[in-house]
Amino acid sequence: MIRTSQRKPFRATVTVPGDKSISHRSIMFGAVANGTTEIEGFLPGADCLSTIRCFQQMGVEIERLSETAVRVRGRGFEGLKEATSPLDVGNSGTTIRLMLGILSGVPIYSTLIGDESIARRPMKRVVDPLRKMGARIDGREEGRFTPIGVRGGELQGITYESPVASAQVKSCLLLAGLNAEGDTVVREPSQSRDHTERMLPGFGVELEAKGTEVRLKGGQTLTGTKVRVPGDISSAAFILVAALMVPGSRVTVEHVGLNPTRTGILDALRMMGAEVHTEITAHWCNEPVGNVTVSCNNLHGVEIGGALIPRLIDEIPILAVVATQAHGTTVIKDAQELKVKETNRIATTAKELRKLGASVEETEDGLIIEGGTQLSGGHCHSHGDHRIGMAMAIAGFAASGDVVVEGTEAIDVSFPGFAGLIAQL
Ligand SMILES: O=C(O)C1=C[C@@H](OP(=O)(O)O)[C@@H](O)[C@H](O)C1
Ligand SMILES: C=C(OP(=O)(O)O)C(=O)O
Repeated sequence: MIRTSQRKPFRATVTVPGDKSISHRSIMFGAVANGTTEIEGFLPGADCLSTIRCFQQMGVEIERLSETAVRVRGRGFEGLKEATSPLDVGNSGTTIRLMLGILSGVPIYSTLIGDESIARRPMKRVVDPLRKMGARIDGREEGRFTPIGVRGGELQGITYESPVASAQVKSCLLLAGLNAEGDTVVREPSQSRDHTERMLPGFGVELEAKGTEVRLKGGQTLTGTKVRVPGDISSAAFILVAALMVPGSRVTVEHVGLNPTRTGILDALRMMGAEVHTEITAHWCNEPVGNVTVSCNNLHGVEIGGALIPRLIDEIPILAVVATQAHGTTVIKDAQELKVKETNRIATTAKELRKLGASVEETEDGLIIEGGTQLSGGHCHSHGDHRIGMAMAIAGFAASGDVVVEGTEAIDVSFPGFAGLIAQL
């Protein structure tokens, strides 16, 4: 449980835990690489720990040197051994979808399971194209949902026009493509996060990425490397919004990833009238890293949609929270993907914000929020969704009474230490 209440203006400089997308990929790429991969700044969140456990079950030596330092001793794709029990991805969509790509091209049998939320999330988006490549996959409802079984084997490269802008679909197919015969090309309707394309070359993979198209040749091997993981901008978003909820506040988040495919939230906050200052100070594994400072002005409602959506997809619950404090109406559209996240985030965001007196309407593809509301105290629930739990805790920063959020153990999925950090603000 987390309890928050109205805050006095604050100034703070903080860091946030490592990027979840990059942490998952560092383990997976390291696990199928030849040689040692040393990871620094790893996110010790439940999702990334699920990824570690799955590869350990397949015989990969992975050592936690400290909370945030990990050593992976890969022995190539052929080093993956059949696990004696199902691979449990827990709550992690990234783990299951990227792993399906890897496992489709490796000659072992695997069963993949996860928690109740994973059991509701669609796998057809990766299973269909993987089958086109020749993968042998079956599962509940013909492979639409977990449990899913995959018997890896020979694959053929394909050209795939993805109907959704999804980095999980794109990355899954690229990882399968590494073991396929011929080229694999993935095109998407607008650009999703490009960490896979940025990181694979560091492991010695050659690929061509041009905007919404990525191409790679099959039959490539990976070589272990060093990875330094930046702070997660998706986690930083909660801290940045916390400052915007309390007029007169200012917060800086240091050493955070500023990859432009992830900084849609900063663009959205600027559009709303926030003062957002970014400074790139370094590049770690081909990813821009730096500091972000935000301070509060009068915010106003905006319309958010189109190509901006994939660049801030995980930040929409917290964006909805800040929209309750902006003058005028905020319309979020083209965000139907939210329905297939850990929860239906259109529904859970609206339901929880209404408990605090916000005026929020659900639409087919997003939310309409009437701003300028004095939020009240109330009892909220995460619904087992880390981002909903954190969003509601931050909503309390502008509420007239106490906001109590239940189900906050889910927050460990992506942001261990969240409660302690916000208590210090
Ligand atoms: O590739 C990744 O690391 C992720 C991609 C996104 O999902 P989709 O690919 O389903 O949009 C995002 O929501 C998720 O938190 C992490
Ligand atoms: C959607 C998310 O993650 P995943 O798809 O990996 O479960 C998230 O972290 O918000």
